[in-house]
Amino acid sequence: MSERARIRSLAELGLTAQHGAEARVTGLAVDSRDVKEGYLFAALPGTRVHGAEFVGYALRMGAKAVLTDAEGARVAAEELDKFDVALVVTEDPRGALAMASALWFGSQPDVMVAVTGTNGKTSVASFTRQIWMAMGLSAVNLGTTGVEGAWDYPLKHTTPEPITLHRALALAVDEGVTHAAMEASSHGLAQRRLDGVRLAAAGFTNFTQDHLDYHATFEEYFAAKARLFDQVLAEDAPAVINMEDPRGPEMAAIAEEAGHAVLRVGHDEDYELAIVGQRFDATGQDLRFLHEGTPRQVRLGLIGGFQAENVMVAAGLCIASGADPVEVFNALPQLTTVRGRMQLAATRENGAAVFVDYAHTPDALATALQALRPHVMGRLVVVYGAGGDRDRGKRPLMGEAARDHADVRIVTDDNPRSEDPASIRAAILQADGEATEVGDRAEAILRGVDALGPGDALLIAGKGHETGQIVGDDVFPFDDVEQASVAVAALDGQMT
Ligand SMILES: CC(=O)N[C@H]1[C@@H](OP(=O)(O)OP(=O)(O)OC[C@H]2O[C@@H](n3ccc(=O)[nH]c3=O)[C@H](O)[C@@H]2O)O[C@H](CO)[C@@H](O)[C@@H]1O[C@H](C)C(=O)N[C@@H](C)C(=O)N[C@H](CCC(=O)O)C(=O)O
Ligand SMILES: Nc1ncnc2c1ncn2[C@@H]1O[C@H](COP(=O)(O)OP(=O)(O)OP(=O)(O)O)[C@@H](O)[C@H]1O
Ligand SMILES: N[C@H](CCC[C@H](N)C(=O)O)C(=O)O
Ligand SMILES: [Mg+2]
Repeated sequence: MSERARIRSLAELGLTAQHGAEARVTGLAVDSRDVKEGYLFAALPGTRVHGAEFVGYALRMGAKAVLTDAEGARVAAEELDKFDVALVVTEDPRGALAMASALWFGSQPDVMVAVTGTNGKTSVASFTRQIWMAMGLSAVNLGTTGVEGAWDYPLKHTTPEPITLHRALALAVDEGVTHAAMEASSHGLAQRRLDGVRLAAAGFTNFTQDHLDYHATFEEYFAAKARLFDQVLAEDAPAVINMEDPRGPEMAAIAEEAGHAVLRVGHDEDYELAIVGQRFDATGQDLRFLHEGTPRQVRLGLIGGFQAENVMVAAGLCIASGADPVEVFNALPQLTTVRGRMQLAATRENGAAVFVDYAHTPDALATALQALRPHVMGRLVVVYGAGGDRDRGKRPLMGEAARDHADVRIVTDDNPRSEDPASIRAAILQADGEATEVGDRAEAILRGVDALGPGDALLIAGKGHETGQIVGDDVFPFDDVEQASVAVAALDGQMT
């Protein structure tokens, strides 16, 4: 796919400029610093500043068209007057950019599904892709961990802005990818980033507190997630809903109201995919479930009861988007854990296990700890913290979750970003006063591993697959999985 060779008119991109002006554009940019000769610059209202502030710069870089809202047109009026430029003004420039990006790049995998929810998106997207691949299909998942599967490609965001998203999808098609499962973050949904994606089905995992730094209220956050079902998903496409979440039935009602068939996942025998039995052991679980009333049993090499819900949502998405249910269920024993999600990172000589998990919300931390219990005979130790420049309200709630569900707790640093790490720890310690405070994450992990006796387990929570620690503007190499091995080697005298 040669982006450079392509030139499209505004009409071909579904855009209409003021006064009937037409322009042929050579590319799209959402950041003025990315504009090149002939580009369309989308000047979007931002959280910090209106993109229209940068219209002058974009025009000097050669932009031939500007897409913005009424306020943007007002802000940039003076600059716009100085250039011969096609101006597109719409109430919803983010939505228009999403559609224009889809048309610009022109292709997306034949079968695409999306999953939203506070926790479990990456896991469900990966499981969906793994099922498709086990069925012999060329598939990828796309989100927090980049594009993975039949084709790999790095991404900076869980749901990238539409230009990056559609570039990735078109490149995937060029690589022969026919199936893609993507994560729909609440930011992505609120900012219309995936409105141009053609979805065959969409899924919902759960809804709990996170991102209240961005969304004004809990309900606004829920409404952002609901957009996937009441606005993004095409009417004839099914929704797969985890009914075990307290907000699941409400999301199912929203989906039904919007005309979608709903495939329900949960523990009630009436649901289309019903979990009716789980037996846990040190390496995974046996799962018994009903598919439209027919019983089945599979072995999952996955730790944590909630992973069965994620697996069922993934299986539901594959079925809802056209896969044969029997082929889907036959693939389940092959599923492997997603990097940094309940991942067995190291084992001590005395048999004690060290797990790394990405739990960085109160609910995820409580869920991860509770999920480990049935796999562990002894005490549960946790090393955890909270990220800086993110929802402050969740810090004491994470403290409560650890206090209530772990026997031994060590509070440490996550990614402090621009904040004072000691004050983040203090906010957590307010709720978990008996925890030990060890700011240095490597030392905290060493102390956690040192505390393990036979039958105990350690959960290192918060950073999962991340390979760096963000302190101020610096990113220092740091990998929880690696540190777990280093700590075990240091204490037991060998690498695991
Ligand atoms: C908070 C947030 O979502 N911000 C997104 C938003 O930018 P903004 O509204 O903050 O932008 P701003 O700084 O006010 O600037 C306004 C506009 O001016 C433009 N600009 C700015 C400077 C300049 O020199 N020239 C220029 O053109 C910006 O590109 C932007 O379009 O719109 C931009 C363009 O679409 C996004 O790139 C940007 O994502 C930033 C990078 C970001 O960090 N987002 C994170 C929080 C995010 O989206 N995370 C989610 C959720 C992850 C999860 O679930 O945990 C994700 O999907 O990754
Ligand atoms: N179904 C679930 N219910 C509750 N907690 C879960 C569930 N699935 C995963 N988690 C917890 O959430 C953490 C993050 O999981 P995952 O990366 O799959 O979620 P995500 O929604 O993609 O997160 P992000 O918004 O950061 O991209 C896991 O490490 C686990 O602790
Ligand atoms: N996508 C999430 C990841 C958080 C990961 C955690 N390690 C942190 O830094 O808070 C966010 O940006 O809120
Ligand atoms: Mg994710």
